[in-house]
Amino acid sequence: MREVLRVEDVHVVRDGKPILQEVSLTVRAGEHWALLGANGAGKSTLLRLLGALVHPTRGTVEVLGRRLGRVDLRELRAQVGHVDPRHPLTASLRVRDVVLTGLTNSVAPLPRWRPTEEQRDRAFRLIGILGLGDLADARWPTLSQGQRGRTLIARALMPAPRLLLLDEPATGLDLPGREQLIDALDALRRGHPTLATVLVTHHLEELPPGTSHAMLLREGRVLAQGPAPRVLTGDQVGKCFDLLLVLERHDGRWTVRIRGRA
Ligand SMILES: Nc1ncnc2c1ncn2[C@@H]1O[C@H](COP(=O)(O)OP(=O)(O)OP(=O)(O)O)[C@@H](O)[C@H]1O
Repeated sequence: MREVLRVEDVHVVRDGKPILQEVSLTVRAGEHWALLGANGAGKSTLLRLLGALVHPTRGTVEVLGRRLGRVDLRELRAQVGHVDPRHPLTASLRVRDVVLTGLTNSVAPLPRWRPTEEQRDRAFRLIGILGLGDLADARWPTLSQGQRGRTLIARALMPAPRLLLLDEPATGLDLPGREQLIDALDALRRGHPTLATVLVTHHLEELPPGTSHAMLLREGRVLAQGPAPRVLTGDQVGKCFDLLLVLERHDGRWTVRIRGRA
């Protein structure tokens, strides 16, 4: 399968402090990565690199075959779906209009921009896939956190990106909300077999069954990476969080039990 992301020996230093060190990663079309690590491990910083939001201090990052530093970051960014739970929208937009802003890569609709019939149809299709069919006309301030999260995923998918980045998409969701999100992500992956995703989380319980690969980050370094069944073991995830863990997988989903401190 085609490469969507290639990170080679990347270092990120901020205020003289190393935040990422010797990080390498290749993500191919159709792969679904989980990026795990304790608070401050560097997950969001790596996701921001993958989303062409920042440059590495050293090393190379290729997003959709284009090397950061050689291309216009803004243009590249528009081709990557990035779901940020801190989306700065405050206006009272309807769900369908929020989803359409994914095409203009803006928080609010641009003044003279009008979607085509085809674009409107695509927005409704995505709203349906994300389980929001009944809420297409609902307004942003009236949505629950889970409904907002799914709206933002539909928004990120509007330009048909080959890469979708999700930063802790289940934060703040109740159990039904989390399960709806996981179902929606799996439906999405089945419907778009070449889409690649990278999902940042602290909680293994939040990983969709379709998760194919995982990377464990610890203090800015890669502790383990590769196919999910090989990486997501009690031993390795335990090392990542300094805990003794028992990790089990049933019907594609993971559960964790803590046995003590490592
Ligand atoms: N611009 C910056 N300047 C200085 N330090 C920074 C900057 N951005 C991030 N850091 C530091 O880098 C480390 C990694 O941050 P990052 O947000 O990538 O971690 P994370 O794994 O996503 O954490 P969390 O799970 O808490 O969201 C943290 O110690 C953070 O304080």
